Amino acid sequence: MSKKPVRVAVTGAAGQIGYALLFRIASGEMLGKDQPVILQLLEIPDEKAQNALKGVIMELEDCAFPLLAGIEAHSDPMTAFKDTDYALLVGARPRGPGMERADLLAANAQIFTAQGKALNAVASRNVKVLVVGNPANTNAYIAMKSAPDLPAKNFTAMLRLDHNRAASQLAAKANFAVGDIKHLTVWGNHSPTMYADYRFATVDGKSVKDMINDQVWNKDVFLPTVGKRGAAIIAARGLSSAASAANAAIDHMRDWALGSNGEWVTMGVPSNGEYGIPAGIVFGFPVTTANGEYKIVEGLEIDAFSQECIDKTLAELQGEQDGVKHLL
Ligand SMILES: NC(=O)c1ccc[n+]([C@@H]2O[C@H](COP(=O)([O-])OP(=O)(O)OC[C@H]3O[C@@H](n4cnc5c(N)ncnc54)[C@H](O)[C@@H]3O)[C@@H](O)[C@H]2O)c1
Ligand SMILES: O=C(O)C[C@H](O)C(=O)O
Repeated sequence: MSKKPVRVAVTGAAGQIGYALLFRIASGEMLGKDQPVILQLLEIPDEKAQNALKGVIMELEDCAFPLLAGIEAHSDPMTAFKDTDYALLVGARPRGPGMERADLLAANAQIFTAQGKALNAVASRNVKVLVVGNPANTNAYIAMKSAPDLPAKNFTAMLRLDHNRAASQLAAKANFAVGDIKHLTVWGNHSPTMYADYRFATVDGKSVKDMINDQVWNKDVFLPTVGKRGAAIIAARGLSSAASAANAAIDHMRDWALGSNGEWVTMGVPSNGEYGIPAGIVFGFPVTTANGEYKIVEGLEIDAFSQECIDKTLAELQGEQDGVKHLL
């Protein structure tokens, strides 16, 4: 018997990440090749954006995806999130000319309080939320705080792009197949302060740290390369990463929904106090996933250099989250 369709809401659906994301969700790459989906697409109530969304929907129809059980276009989160099982919050206000970080935080605080409230009011009580729109961790925190009737643990931020970028850099450096790396993680904020940590990573049971054995490369090449990869892509493409971001969103949601088979993946999730991160801060952690739940990997040793990196990214996040407190 075929499965009942699930509802997947995507905001910013006519944007560049949306364009790289929707077709893959509709083809079953996110939730499985046997799982029908209904797409609930949200764009701003602006003629140009709504027209662009219509065009994307025409293309989705023209793919004749067997798993696509319905497509809806919305301009209001209160209708877009109705009964939704999965919500990918991609649409966000980009930084404009002359805009300070605080202005960006405030503009996004409005979007993510409204969307958090709408999820709280109308989404499935088990909705799984992934925030992609930047600043992703703080936007997830805002949405979570605005949805007090939903489990806080269901609000997550995307660190998977950083995780995948780190895996790829390590594979190139130590000459192994990128798919073979295990036990890699990225701590903290989706920003240049994130701390990609390969101290526990292995390939075929061998330590990646031992294979590389170069702390200067770690500090001066690897961490800045991964941390500033988004900016490097903007400089090269004239546009921010979209296909790789969409791919990371698919990886994040697929692993959360279908399980990581014991493997570590990185998710930005609200802390319960693990590793000294204050409760409620949405922080990148190593997690394993099974049966639709994630579990933070606990008990890892944090050496002095790692602690310094974790403290730095935490301080940045606390600054962001303090900056929006009065708006929540
Ligand atoms: N977490 C990550 O790893 C990561 C990676 C890449 C990009 N991003 C971020 O993802 C976001 C989207 O990137 P993009 O390249 O698709 O941008 P884009 O500008 O191409 O598209 C964003 C879309 O969101 C829409 N939008 C804006 N506010 C909205 C709202 N309140 N409700 C619904 N839709 C809204 C816009 O109309 C636009 O169509 C940006 O904030 C970007 O910085 C995050
Ligand atoms: O860096 C950016 O502004 C875009 C995105 O967050 C990225 O990491 O590619």
